Amino acid sequence: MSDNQKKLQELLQQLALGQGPIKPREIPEEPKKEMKDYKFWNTQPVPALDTEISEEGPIDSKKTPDDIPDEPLPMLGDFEWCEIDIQKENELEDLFVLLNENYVEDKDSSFRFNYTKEFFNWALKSPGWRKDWHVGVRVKKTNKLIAFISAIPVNLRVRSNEFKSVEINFLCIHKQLRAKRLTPVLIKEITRRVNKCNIWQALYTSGTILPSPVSTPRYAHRPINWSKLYDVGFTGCPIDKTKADMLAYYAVPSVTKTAGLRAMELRDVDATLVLFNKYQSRFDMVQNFTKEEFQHWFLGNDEIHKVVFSYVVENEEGEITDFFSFYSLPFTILENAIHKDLGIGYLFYYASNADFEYTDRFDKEGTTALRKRLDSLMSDAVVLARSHKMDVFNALTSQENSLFLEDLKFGPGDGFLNFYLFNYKTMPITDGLTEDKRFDTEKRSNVGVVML
Ligand SMILES: CCCCCCCCCCCCCC(=O)SCCNC(=O)CCNC(=O)[C@H](O)C(C)(C)COP(=O)(O)OP(=O)(O)OC[C@H]1O[C@@H](n2cnc3c(N)ncnc32)[C@H](O)[C@@H]1OP(=O)(O)O
Repeated sequence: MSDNQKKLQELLQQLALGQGPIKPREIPEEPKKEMKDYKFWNTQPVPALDTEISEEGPIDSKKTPDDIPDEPLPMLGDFEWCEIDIQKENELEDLFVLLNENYVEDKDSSFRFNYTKEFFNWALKSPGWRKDWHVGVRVKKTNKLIAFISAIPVNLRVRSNEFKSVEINFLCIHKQLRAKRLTPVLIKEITRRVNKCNIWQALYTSGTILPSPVSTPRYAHRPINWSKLYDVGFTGCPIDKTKADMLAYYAVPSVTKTAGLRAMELRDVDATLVLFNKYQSRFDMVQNFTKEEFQHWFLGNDEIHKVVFSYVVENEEGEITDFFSFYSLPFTILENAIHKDLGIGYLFYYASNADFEYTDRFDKEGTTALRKRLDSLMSDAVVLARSHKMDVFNALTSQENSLFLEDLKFGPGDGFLNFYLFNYKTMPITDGLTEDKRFDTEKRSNVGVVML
């Protein structure tokens, strides 16, 4: 493996993207930190590792917003709290620089997430967003942004309980300020701000093991532009195969095949939301979308282009029978003579009525019907992702994804994504994986929420 290939592989592993291996392989077990060593998490309302949960619900439910301090937590000497106004060009720029240079570790800065203004308008300005939930820390003297954490409001359902919550994302600390216990301060401050709004639960994901994962699906990757992925070191060529073999194996059809498939439009929102809600009811952990949220997340607006791509299938009677979406978060490749960027597509939400006539989600016939439809829809999603310049298509083993991943040549990646709930204990939720971490086409997953 070349140095460049190795470096990219390391980087992609940190991003939980893996290198898109062709065959499942052994996953090294992460050395387990003991509960007593989680000095911060030990003090938070989260279940301890390996505790069995018999009753689901909030852990600490005694507080009211009046019990919560009005003032921010004290910040360490040379630093100060700030809010990032992403409507302002210069503040958005500060956030790009922080995340681009520190969100992923790449010593030589050869590869970077190509975060765009559009991406943040989409990810951080969903309905109900608040500027004071875009929390930064700056160096007092220089005004340099050195840390960030964000929250957006969401309505969650975990099994039969619905509650107001937030999603926490984009936690980042400048590389030179790591291991200084700044993370607990950021988390406590965002918690304070969210609690002040009478919200007591949060959903977040991380590649790191913390107390305690609710579910841990695995990443899977479907190469689209195999030769480019090979050139930049995203994937290798198995010894017993030629490049031509690989190109043939990963060839993507030139046109979509599902009859009635078209881009989703504003006029589709009502019908698609009805279909979507019905479909999502099968899962144990979902985000419930209002119409306004649905429109934001799947259609964007004038400020959001080329970030999210949504499609519907309309049958001859004019009914919306299926829907799928994916989003784009490309890499910039620096210092590569041939390739300047790597297009990365992520499967987002989808729905289909293919098995609606079966009341049992696991009915054999219903499953066959759904699998067949998802194979067709997701194969089209890959075709469309390619038309939007995506070189690889990523999905987790959450939702019903395990049904189609192998059929459509997604390879299991090295990355796993842990889902966490703050101040809410729940029994484990299936992750779409068998004991030996292969795609589980039988039990599938009960995670119906997708985090960016
Ligand atoms: C009701 C509302 C509630 C709202 C809040 C809900 C909770 C939200 C939780 C946040 C969800 C974020 C979702 C995302 O955005 S996940 C993405 C996280 N970001 C990155 O991976 C970017 C690159 N890395 C970094 O910037 C730093 O390495 C980070 C910031 C990750 C840690 O910086 P650093 O390495 O300098 O550490 P420290 O000395 O400051 O602090 C050490 C303590 O921090 C605990 N730690 C380490 N990593 C994470 C992590 N990813 N989530 C939660 N805790 C984490 C660690 O176990 C230790 O605690 P304990 O072991 O002693 O107990």
